[in-house]
Amino acid sequence: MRHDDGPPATDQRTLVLNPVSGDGSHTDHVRELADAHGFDVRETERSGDAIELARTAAEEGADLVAACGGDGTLNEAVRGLWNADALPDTAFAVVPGGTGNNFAGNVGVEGLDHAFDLVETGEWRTVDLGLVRVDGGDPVPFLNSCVGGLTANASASTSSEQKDRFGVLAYVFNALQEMTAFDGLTLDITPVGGGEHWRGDAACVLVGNGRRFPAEGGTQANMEDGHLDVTVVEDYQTVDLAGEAAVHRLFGRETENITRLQATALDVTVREADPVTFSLDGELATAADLHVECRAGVLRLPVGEAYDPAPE
Ligand SMILES: Nc1ncnc2c1ncn2[C@@H]1O[C@H](COP(=O)(O)OP(=O)(O)OP(=O)(O)O)[C@@H](O)[C@H]1O
Repeated sequence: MRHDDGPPATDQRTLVLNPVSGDGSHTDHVRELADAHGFDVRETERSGDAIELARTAAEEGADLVAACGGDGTLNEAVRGLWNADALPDTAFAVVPGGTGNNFAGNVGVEGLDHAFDLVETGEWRTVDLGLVRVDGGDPVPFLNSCVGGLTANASASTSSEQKDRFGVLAYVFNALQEMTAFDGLTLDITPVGGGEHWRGDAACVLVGNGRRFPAEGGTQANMEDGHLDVTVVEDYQTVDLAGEAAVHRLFGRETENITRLQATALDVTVREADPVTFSLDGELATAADLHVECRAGVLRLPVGEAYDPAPE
């Protein structure tokens, strides 16, 4: 089924712009493009601003809110739309102004000009959103992935060049390399509404909405199936994590260190004395208990030609 019914008729367009994401060189050009396409531009000044700017824009009647930045900025803007209860009536658009631009890649948005072209003439689709409730708090959306079980040091030792190349996996590799002996976390993973309960020692659990973690093939997940792709990394110590081929060794079929499942919702409980670090679209926080779910058909946005509604 084609979800494309053309661009939404938008009277009020707002762009939330992070002027310092990536190397900051996008700002002037994005302002010009935004102006040419009828967007009112609101710039962030600090971390967290995109949440409030997007929320206010929706509450003031914007029917299209675009966000320009990396995954962190996109996440914040969607969080604002979610908090305003504005989805999916308020359309969203991705303008890649970050370093890795992982989510933009997953929806086929290839650059700044392309992003604005897609708003006018692209295919519009309605995709799923991940939601996570941290330690019983309010649900927080994620676009790409929620990865639990990292070490706090993983963030300090992850270079921006690594992040650019591997996205969230850069954190995962650094976290694994910092564990000297296998001191994996004891985790309980319970799919809600059926499915096999998993309990054991794991290094980390990767939950993908827009992003999946295959050994081969593309990293874009099916974002329209109402499911999250869950990958549990168990005994990774047999895996040599050095170099580019590490992704294949870690996630490859030939290794027995991976459990995969699909779920519409799951509970992840950390059976450890201390909370663990987790990443939400690349931004780090701590938690002992995560309830993760997929909210089907919540985010309406234009996608590029490379977007595949049903990847193999
Ligand atoms: N004006 C600002 N000054 C400083 N930091 C900001 C400002 N606006 C937003 N931020 C923060 O900057 C960070 C930028 O992250 P973001 O993920 O958008 O870009 P990136 O890290 O360059 O790219 P990517 O995630 O694609 O690798 C976010 O944590 C955001 O909260």
